[in-house]
Amino acid sequence: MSNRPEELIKKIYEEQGKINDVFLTACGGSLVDLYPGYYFINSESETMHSHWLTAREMTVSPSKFLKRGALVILCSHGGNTKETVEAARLAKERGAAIITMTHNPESICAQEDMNSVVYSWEDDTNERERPQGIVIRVLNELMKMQEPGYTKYEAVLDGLEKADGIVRAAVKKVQNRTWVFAEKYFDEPFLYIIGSGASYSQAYGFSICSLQEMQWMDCCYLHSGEYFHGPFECTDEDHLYILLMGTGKARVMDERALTFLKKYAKKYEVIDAVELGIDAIDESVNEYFCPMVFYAMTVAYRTGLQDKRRHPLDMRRYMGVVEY
Ligand SMILES: O=P(O)(O)OC[C@H]1O[C@](O)(CO)[C@@H](O)[C@@H]1O
Repeated sequence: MSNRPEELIKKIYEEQGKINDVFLTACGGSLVDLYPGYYFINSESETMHSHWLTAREMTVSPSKFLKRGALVILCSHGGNTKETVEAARLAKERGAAIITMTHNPESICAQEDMNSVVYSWEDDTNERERPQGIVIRVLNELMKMQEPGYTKYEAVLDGLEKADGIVRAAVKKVQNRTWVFAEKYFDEPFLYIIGSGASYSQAYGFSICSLQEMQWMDCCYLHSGEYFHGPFECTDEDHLYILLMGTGKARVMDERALTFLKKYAKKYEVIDAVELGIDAIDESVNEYFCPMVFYAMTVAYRTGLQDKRRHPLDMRRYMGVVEY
């Protein structure tokens, strides 16, 4: 059973009353998509605290704030991931409200008591109907209901209308660059992916899902601010960096990383959301939409690598193959 996100959060708000804590939890790629919502609440809310954590961590070490007055947003693409299902059950037991997103209408996460939003995941699915868009839709409504001083509601709605067009244009724009990147770097022994703000999630996802899981490439993700607190000592002309440059207040950290890379590195790829058109969305909120653009970039770059490296994106040796 699927719910409309806006109606679901209204129903929850009527039942629960004031929300004090928003938890966002899942595993892997689904967890990545929840981070912008965490960042949004952390930046915008005057009445709520947000928490972003792995589903397993939520159950092995539950927060004292996981109780009535908490909203837990979960995502599981396949809908049956054990850790995520257990996190949803624990949240309900503790009296928290849950919203569960899944692509699989037959899954545990789509059952009636899961308050599910079943999303489509086709090439032409609009960004506002994908998990990152659904989370922002839910939280934008929640902010409007709970915080009379919230002024960004309309700007976010406008962003949700524009995001899909921006993402599609950006994918066309970088197509050639992804091929050139793959030609140059297909055999690279190690990569660093750097980002910050809401887009830090996409540095994480680019690394753990697109390159480690799907290409078996050694790499790690870095926060642009943290780059200067240790990792920059590895910088030289041999190491390869991909820098995701977002917008908003966090951008200064990405700019600082770029300045350093220009001076001391030789191999770096800059993916800049501004150059890719994100500023068509109001600047007060466009940072929350950069991760949609960056996710599409990870797909474009990993596809370029797949083709050049002849390593299918779907090939696994452990995940879903052996016991773990
Ligand atoms: O979104 P689901 O179905 O819970 O699956 C999570 C799994 O899928 C991935 O996101 C992608 O394969 C993994 O990172 C993770 O183990």
